[in-house]
Amino acid sequence: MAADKKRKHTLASSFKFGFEGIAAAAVKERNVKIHIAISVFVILSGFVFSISKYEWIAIILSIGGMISMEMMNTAIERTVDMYTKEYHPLAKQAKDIAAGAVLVFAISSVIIGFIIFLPRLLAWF
Ligand SMILES: Nc1ncnc2c1ncn2[C@@H]1O[C@H](COP(=O)(O)OP(=O)(O)OP(=O)(O)O)[C@@H](O)[C@H]1O
Repeated sequence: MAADKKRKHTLASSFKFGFEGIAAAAVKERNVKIHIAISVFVILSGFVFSISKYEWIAIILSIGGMISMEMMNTAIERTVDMYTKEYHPLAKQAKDIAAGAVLVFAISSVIIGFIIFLPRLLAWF
């Protein structure tokens, strides 16, 4: 029966699979690499401008959400590609909607970045 065949994994192995996923995305996905590079820059800027605790919370949520969103987009792309290499309108919708989700999060992250850093940058010059 299907339920009997279902494999059980320990919590430790589930974490291991998760870390393997992070490593695969960080090594293979250009967009994830770009997000990691931008995140390092934003974190350094946070220290340079001594941002507040609540601003750090907004930045951490934005960075974590952005990288997670990009990884989900990659997972959807991989799943669609595994299912079909042929043109299919639903494959296009799946990929475009996933890409749109990344874009929505990216726009809100950029707005958060502007709210936090723009006044400080303006005060600097
Ligand atoms: N099987 C398919 N059927 C229909 N349209 C597709 C299919 N595969 C891809 N597309 C269209 O082509 C676009 C680009 O697809 P692709 O798989 O190269 O993703 P991408 O967004 O360029 O990926 P990456 O994030 O790796 O740059 C998709 O957003 C989608 O509109």
